[in-house]
Amino acid sequence: APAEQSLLHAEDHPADWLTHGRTYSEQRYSPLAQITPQTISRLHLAWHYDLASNRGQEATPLVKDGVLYTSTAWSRVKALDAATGKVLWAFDPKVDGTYGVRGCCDVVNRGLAYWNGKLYLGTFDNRLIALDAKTGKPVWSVNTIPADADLGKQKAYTITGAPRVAKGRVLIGNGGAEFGARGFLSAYDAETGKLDWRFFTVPNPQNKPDNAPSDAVLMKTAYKTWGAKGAWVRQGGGGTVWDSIVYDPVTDLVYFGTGNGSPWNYGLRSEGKGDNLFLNSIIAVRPETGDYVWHFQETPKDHWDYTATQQIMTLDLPIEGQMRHVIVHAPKNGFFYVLDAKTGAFLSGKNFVYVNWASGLDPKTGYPLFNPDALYSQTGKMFHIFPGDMGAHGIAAMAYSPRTKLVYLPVQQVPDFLKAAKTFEPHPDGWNLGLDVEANDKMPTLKEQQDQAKDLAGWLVAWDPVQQKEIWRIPQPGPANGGVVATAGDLVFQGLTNGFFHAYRAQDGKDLFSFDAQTGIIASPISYMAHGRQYIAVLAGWGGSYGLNASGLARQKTGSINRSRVLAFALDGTDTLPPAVDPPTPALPPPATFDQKQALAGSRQFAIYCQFCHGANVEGTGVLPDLRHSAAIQDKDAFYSIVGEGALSQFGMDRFDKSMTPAEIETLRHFIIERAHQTLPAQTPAHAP
Ligand SMILES: O=C(O)c1cc(C(=O)O)c2c(n1)C(=O)C(=O)c1cc(C(=O)O)[nH]c1-2
Ligand SMILES: [Ca+2]
Repeated sequence: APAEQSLLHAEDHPADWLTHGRTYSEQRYSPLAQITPQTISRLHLAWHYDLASNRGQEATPLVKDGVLYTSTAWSRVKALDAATGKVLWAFDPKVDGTYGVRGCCDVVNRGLAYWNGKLYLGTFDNRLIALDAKTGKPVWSVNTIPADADLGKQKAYTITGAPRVAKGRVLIGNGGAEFGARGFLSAYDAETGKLDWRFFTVPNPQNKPDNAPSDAVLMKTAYKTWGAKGAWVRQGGGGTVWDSIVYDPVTDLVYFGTGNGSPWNYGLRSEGKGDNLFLNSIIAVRPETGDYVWHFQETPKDHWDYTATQQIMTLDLPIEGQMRHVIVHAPKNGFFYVLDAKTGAFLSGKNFVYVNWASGLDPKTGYPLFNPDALYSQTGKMFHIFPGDMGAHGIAAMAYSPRTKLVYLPVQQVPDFLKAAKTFEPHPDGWNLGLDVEANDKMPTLKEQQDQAKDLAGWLVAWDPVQQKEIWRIPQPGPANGGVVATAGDLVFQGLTNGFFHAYRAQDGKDLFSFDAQTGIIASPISYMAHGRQYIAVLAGWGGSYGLNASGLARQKTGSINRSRVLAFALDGTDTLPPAVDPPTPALPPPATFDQKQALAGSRQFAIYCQFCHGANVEGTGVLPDLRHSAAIQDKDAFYSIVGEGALSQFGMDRFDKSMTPAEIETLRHFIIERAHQTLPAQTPAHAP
């Protein structure tokens, strides 16, 4: 089919960006070379397009025949003239605002797929929608969640990832393992939207068949790694396929990465059996049938949210004198893996950042050599873990240049403190990790926070995947930076959370270009050609997991206000951004009083239901309202109408009267007032709304 040919030969369309990682190999390398270290002094903003949203922007746009297609926060879609930024059409799937709380990490969307005149969009409320690429009109729409998945209470599915298309099938998974979810990957007929197959990543809780291609391997191999009881039976086990899905025409296999266990704590999750299949794994299946071919589990005994969902890239590399077709993978756990793409065999693995949960990998099998202290459900003690749950590498795409033979990898350090709960108490509409939430009762002092902040770091690392060795690293102002694109102009482009967009020389990382985007950048750039000019485009807009739940630690002097835009750069560009006007300095905390006992009780409710969006310890990061400044905390009824009854639900603030009693909701108010009194005077000034 012609559609198939165009994606198989995406390499031969240097002007376009036809699929999420540009080609099926997902190397994110553009063969365009107008912009080089020699010409870069002429690089300027060519156009910008303002997005009507103040939530995190993570999409990688697609470009075909002079049109740039992108998804945005809240699963909206824009088609823009790639040379001018003029809007051609827009589509809004109208996701209900109350869905906002069902995702762990902001209402983001990472991109679209294109195939045969249609675009494919996964929505935050789990629809897969085919749009006519010319008009933006829906062609078909399906609900991707099976009928027996209990939505909204114990389990909470969302789609944030980009679909991929292979052999006439649209492939999509979902997120939700922090709440409770059973992961799967579904394949739909690209023309009709009919479900073709669905591969579940963890067993059926009764070890029954699901009438799915995963049945045999789950019942025979995977089930015994879980145990019959354990919290997974109720929670779904996790293993969500929330980001990377790749079709490899060389092996004719589909690879996808699976997420963490649900709940995190395997002592409670699976009766202390930790090597639960297929959590934190790469799985290979046949594109036509979904039949299982191989798997490789990167993080057995997952306790740490060490998802293997990060970008899967295929490469041909000389290994011990022989060319091998391999998968290279840098998951959250901090190790860089090289696997044989056809068999999944472990070829090598090396840590690319400081890790303290394992001392290395078994050189034959790749099985981690665990630090026993990291197995916190077994020790019963708090563990200060590197990397933390954000991972050493998160949603930011990496890129490979065949010219330098290096992988350019956005690396971060955000350590975490983890302590196991003794019993599992699921909270509908809350995160359900099996962790000791009471550890949050003791608020960190300013000094403790400053000590913690010293460990926060981000780097761009150039990694030699053959030698498994770092060639250079550029320190950056902090973690959670955007992804990268590498070009034949020997440049690597990347936006940072502090709101600046950079170009680095591919050979040595020399910083050659910097642009003030006025907001943190967490998305991954692309390069394309329109009317004979090379463009670099990126979505700007602070948010995502770090942007929502990392507390005041994530706030920066620049970048921590969301100004969502599409930015496109070209040689001799003449556009400029309007001056950034910061919101007025927020009012001082209201003179409200609080009761210490109620505040303590409220701290627990806050840790369960609120902190992941509004920031730990009620310290906002700049994306969502900082509740310490909220006028509503002065009035019991006003507060209840928002938190209990959903007065702000259309903006993404769900109602919680089914999760908490009115008395519990009132304890939250006391806690927030207490935090307002105790933290605001001391905190470093930042651009928080
Ligand atoms: O376990 C899951 O189902 C799941 C889903 C998602 C998501 O869909 O965004 C993230 C994560 N986990 C996660 O662990 C994580 O660090 C993360 C970061 C982000 C983001 O968009 O910034 N999403 C997610
Ligand atoms: Ca997760």
